[in-house]
Formats: sequence, structure tokens, C-alpha cells
Amino acid sequence: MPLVKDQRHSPFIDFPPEASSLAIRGLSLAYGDKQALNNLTLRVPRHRVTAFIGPSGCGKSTLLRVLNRLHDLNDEVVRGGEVRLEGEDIHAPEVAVAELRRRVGMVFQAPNPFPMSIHDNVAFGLRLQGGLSKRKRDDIIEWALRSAALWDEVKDRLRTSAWSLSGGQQQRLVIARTLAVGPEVLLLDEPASALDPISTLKIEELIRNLKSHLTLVLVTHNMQQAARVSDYTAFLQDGELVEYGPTETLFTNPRLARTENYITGRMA
Ligand SMILES: Nc1ncnc2c1ncn2[C@@H]1O[C@H](COP(=O)(O)OP(=O)(O)OP(=O)(O)O)[C@@H](O)[C@H]1O
Repeated sequence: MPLVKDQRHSPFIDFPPEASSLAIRGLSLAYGDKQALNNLTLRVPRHRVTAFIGPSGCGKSTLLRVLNRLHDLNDEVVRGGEVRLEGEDIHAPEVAVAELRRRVGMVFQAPNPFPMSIHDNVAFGLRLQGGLSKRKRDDIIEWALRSAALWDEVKDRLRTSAWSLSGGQQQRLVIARTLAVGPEVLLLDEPASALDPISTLKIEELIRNLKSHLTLVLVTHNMQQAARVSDYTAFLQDGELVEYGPTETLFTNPRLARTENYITGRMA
């Protein structure tokens, strides 16, 4: 992936606009008096995995939630700056939030399948969109379950309750449900932190595979996980972007002492 400026001495990587999916500029956010994000500027490259890491409370989830406008209903939130998805301002008045959330899907820490069958979970968003024949819908459901590496485990019991699946399978079902409506970006907020090690590895493999056609943004507490799955890593502290670079560089040769102290565990 080409970079737009000499990265040897800068703690910030950058990408040309045509290689980025999301462009965040001068983004600040406060919950009432509590400043959570402070003047963040970064671009998220298309069809790559970008990890947000940093100590608890540094603003990782807040930043992720801005990207599909999950703060909209919180009257306390005051935001400044802008976020562009493929060049379009996501906060512009003409943007339909439901369509934005279709394009920018989100998966949370705890798997949250709906109380319905495996099939109906994946069909849910497709039915809301309407306009598809049953045959076409079933093809998309199979494609989404295959893309989420779940098809072989559920193809003979699509009509059973989603809650009969294991936690790891439920999380892959939620990913399939999100994929079914054709997002361009997938936001993952600690997607494996409630899962056992084997399920975690499956989710990580899935994340790596999905970047062939999706842009992925991963919030994780687990630095080994960020190192295993992401191409680029942004380190946040106290609501500020401290360093942003190729994951390998950030973990083996960080530019700043603050980053090094965090990744070596010298700072909680
Ligand atoms: N709904 C909210 N109302 C008020 N303050 C909030 C709210 N959500 C988060 N905060 C505060 O904003 C700051 C950033 O929180 P955020 O959850 O984004 O951090 P984080 O890096 O994701 O933390 P963690 O790793 O613990 O999940 C914290 O000080 C947090 O207490």
C-alpha cells in the first residue's frame, strides 16, 4: 500500500485518499464535560485491518462508535471535526443513518443473536431491505454464513434457535448477519474477548480472510491479537492519537517512548 509521505520519522502513517475508506479529520468528542476524543486525524486504509489499541478509557470504543454514528441518540455528546466514508461526510444532513449503518456494520463484544432461528437471524436485514426473492435471499444467507466460516457447522440446522449455538458460533453468526446486507466496512469492538482461545483463533482467521473484500477496524485490549491480525495499528492515550503505523513497526520499533512504554507493559 503506498504511503503519501516519508514515514521514517513521523509517528503518524498516512495513506492517499484513493487508498482509504474512512478519513477522520480533527475529530473531538465530549460526553458532557468529559473530553473523550481530542482532535484526531487519521485515514483508515481500504481492505486492510486497522487496530485501535490503548489503555482502558483512552477512547477506542468512542472512536469506533463515531464511525457509524452510534452516539446520535446521546444528547450529552458534543462532537467536532469530520468523518468521511469514501469521501462523503457521514454527518451530513442528507445521510440516512440506516443506510450508513448498512455500509458500516458493527459487531460488539458480547455475541447478540436475535431470539429467532439461525436462518432468520441472517435473513433479518435482508427482509428489512425487501425486494429479494426467497431464492436470492437464501443464496445470500448461504454466502454470508460461508463468509463467516459457519456454514459447515449449521447448514443442517438452519431452522434451530440461534441461542443453541456456542458463544463462538454465535459471534460468527452475528458477523454473518452483518455481512448479509453487504457492508463496506466492518467495525469490531473486542469481538473475541468473551470467547475461549479456539473460538478466538477462528474469529481472528475470519478477520484476516474478510479483508479481501472489506475494510476492518478492530478495537482490542489484546496486543497479541492486534499484532496477529492487523496490518496497521493506532495507539490512543487520553483521547489522543499518539502513534499510528504499520503494525509490525509499531510493535517492534515504535517511534515514541509513550508507545513503547505501553506495548512493553511499563504503563498499565
Ligand atoms: N456514555 C458515556 N457517558 C459518559 N462518559 C463516557 C461514556 N462512554 C464512555 N465514557 C468515558 O469516555 C472515556 C472513553 O471511553 P471509551 O469507552 O471510549 O474508552 P475505551 O478505550 O474503549 O475503554 P475500554 O478499553 O475500557 O473499553 C472514558 O473516560 C469513559 O469513562
